[in-house]
Amino acid sequence: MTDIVWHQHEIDQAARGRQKNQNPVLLWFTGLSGSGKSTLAGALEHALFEAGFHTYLLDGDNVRHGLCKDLGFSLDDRDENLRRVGEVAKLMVDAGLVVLSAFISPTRAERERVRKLFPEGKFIEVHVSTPLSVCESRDPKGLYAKARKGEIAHFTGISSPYEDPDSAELTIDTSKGDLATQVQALVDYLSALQVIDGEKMVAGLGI
Ligand SMILES: Nc1ncnc2c1ncn2[C@@H]1O[C@H](COP(=O)(O)OS(=O)(=O)O)[C@@H](OP(=O)(O)O)[C@H]1O
Ligand SMILES: Nc1ncnc2c1ncn2[C@@H]1O[C@H](COP(=O)(O)OP(=O)(O)O)[C@@H](O)[C@H]1O
Repeated sequence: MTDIVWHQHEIDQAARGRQKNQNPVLLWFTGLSGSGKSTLAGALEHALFEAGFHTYLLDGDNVRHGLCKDLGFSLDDRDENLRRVGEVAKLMVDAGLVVLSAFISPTRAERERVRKLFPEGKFIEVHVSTPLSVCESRDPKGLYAKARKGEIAHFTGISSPYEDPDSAELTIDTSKGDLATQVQALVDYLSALQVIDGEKMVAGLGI
């Protein structure tokens, strides 16, 4: 790597963010399968998009159809999945976007590795802390039932670990309260950090 030198381009992240009237960040949703990561991230993205902000949502199920389709669910493969996603998210934040990601990201070490790619304040960890019992009762894809029968190996929460974050910026349990209130809490957080101008948010959040 010593023969490769970083090229500092003239248009930087701050300039791209200014052009979009926002402060680019990565919102990293982590939690068990069925905890509500995609729903929460999708509803937040919808509300931000409706208000004219520039966003992109990276979702585990979708990324595994393309960029990471060669990877499975061993701990090594999950590490590589999240390494790639972290690097892609970094490029997208650099492009001036408010990036949302929804990956189980089961270990603290993986999440801390992604956090370290960003300056302080640019990586916002959202722990979707819905209990395993609720996720399992929802089972929208029937995966928990298959995992209990031993038909899926290394299933998070059943036969593969999930480590709760101890330094998440926000924690949301989707078995309590309603989606609009949860999205409002995220919007309030982003407004307080001046990631977005909260005054621009549409009443009712478009949910
Ligand atoms: N073994 C096993 N364990 C957990 N999840 C599994 C597994 N096999 C398939 N799936 C489906 O894959 C989705 C999780 O992919 P991720 O890329 O988010 O996982 S990880 O962050 O690399 O751990 C996950 O999606 P979500 O339910 O949206 O979380 C599952 O639908
Ligand atoms: N905020 C919420 N409040 C109530 N139920 C929710 C909420 N978010 C998701 N759910 C329920 O949980 C199921 C799984 O949500 P999903 O977003 O697909 O989870 P994940 O992306 O973490 O796997 C959904 O089908 C829905 O029934």
